[in-house]
Amino acid sequence: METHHDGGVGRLRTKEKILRGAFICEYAGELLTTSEATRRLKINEELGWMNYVLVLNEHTSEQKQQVTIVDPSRRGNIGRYLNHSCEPNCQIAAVRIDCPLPKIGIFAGRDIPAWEELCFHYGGEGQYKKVNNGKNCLCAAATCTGFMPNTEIGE
Ligand SMILES: C[S@@+](CC[C@H](N)C(=O)[O-])C[C@H]1O[C@@H](n2cnc3c(N)ncnc32)[C@H](O)[C@@H]1O
Repeated sequence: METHHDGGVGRLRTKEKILRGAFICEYAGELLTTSEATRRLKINEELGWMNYVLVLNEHTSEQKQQVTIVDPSRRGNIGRYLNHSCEPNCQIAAVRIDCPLPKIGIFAGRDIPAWEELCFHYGGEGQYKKVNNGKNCLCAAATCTGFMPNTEIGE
């Protein structure tokens, strides 16, 4: 599928219609330990660098939690250009193929017309804590909370 990235404002748009449920791309990047992710998040914060670290918290049936942390800032793909939206048109999901470590897949949450921006909710389904971390959300959705979800590791 063809996509277009607006360099200036940093938005990823699809050039063609995408049907609900379709696989869009992987959120590809380096797999980090929690300590390395904490270190990089601190550096990003201190230096005002854009943060690409994605934390996926999965709750298993045994009340355990698996945390997968991906950082595409050094090595990755176009998945890194999807912004957060409070009313997203994409969803992320853990995908395992012959390996306990998941890949993070980005899928269309509904039919998406050509030239619409692709975005997902950075807080994840049911994991989003409505805490104002001081970063304003610019998604402009009707139900926008006004602030970005926190990046939480291991909670
Ligand atoms: C994975 S990157 C998304 C792509 C990024 N806009 C770019 O140009 O490379 C995540 C960063 O984009 C910015 N961002 C994403 N969604 C946003 C939103 N809804 N409001 C404000 N900034 C956002 C934040 O700086 C965030 O740390």
